[in-house]
Amino acid sequence: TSLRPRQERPALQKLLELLLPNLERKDPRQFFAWPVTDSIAPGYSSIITKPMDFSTMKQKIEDNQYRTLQEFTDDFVLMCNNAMTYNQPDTVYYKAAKRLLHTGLRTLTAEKVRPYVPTIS
Ligand SMILES: CC(=O)c1cc(-c2ccccn2)c2ncccn12
Repeated sequence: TSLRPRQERPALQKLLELLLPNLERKDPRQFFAWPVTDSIAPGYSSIITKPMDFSTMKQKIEDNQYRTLQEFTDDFVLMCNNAMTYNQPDTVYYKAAKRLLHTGLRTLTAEKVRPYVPTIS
């Protein structure tokens, strides 16, 4: 529950520290490794209101900012959807995001991952 003090969620933090590299390996060209800058993507910060990338997700894990697996999954989906919003469908970035979204969600929703998540968040 949200009343639970932060330090009492080691199981979730350890799970996320295991899941993140698994997801990052699905992005071998590291398109999603770092925040997208306006210099590499003109107008990006005007179009994408909630940017997200793997380095930010890693920092949020270390800062204990994820209370549930769902919050972590939501950031992953946001990151992929941002790329499919800014980039046109015929670009490498859009195609990489679409593939990453589907293969990543398969990992995050796998039966073997679910038992490690406490039923109460
Ligand atoms: C994720 C994304 O939208 C993205 C990553 C990159 C990117 C990521 C690493 C190196 C070079 N480009 C990018 N470049 C242009 C337009 C969009 N992007």
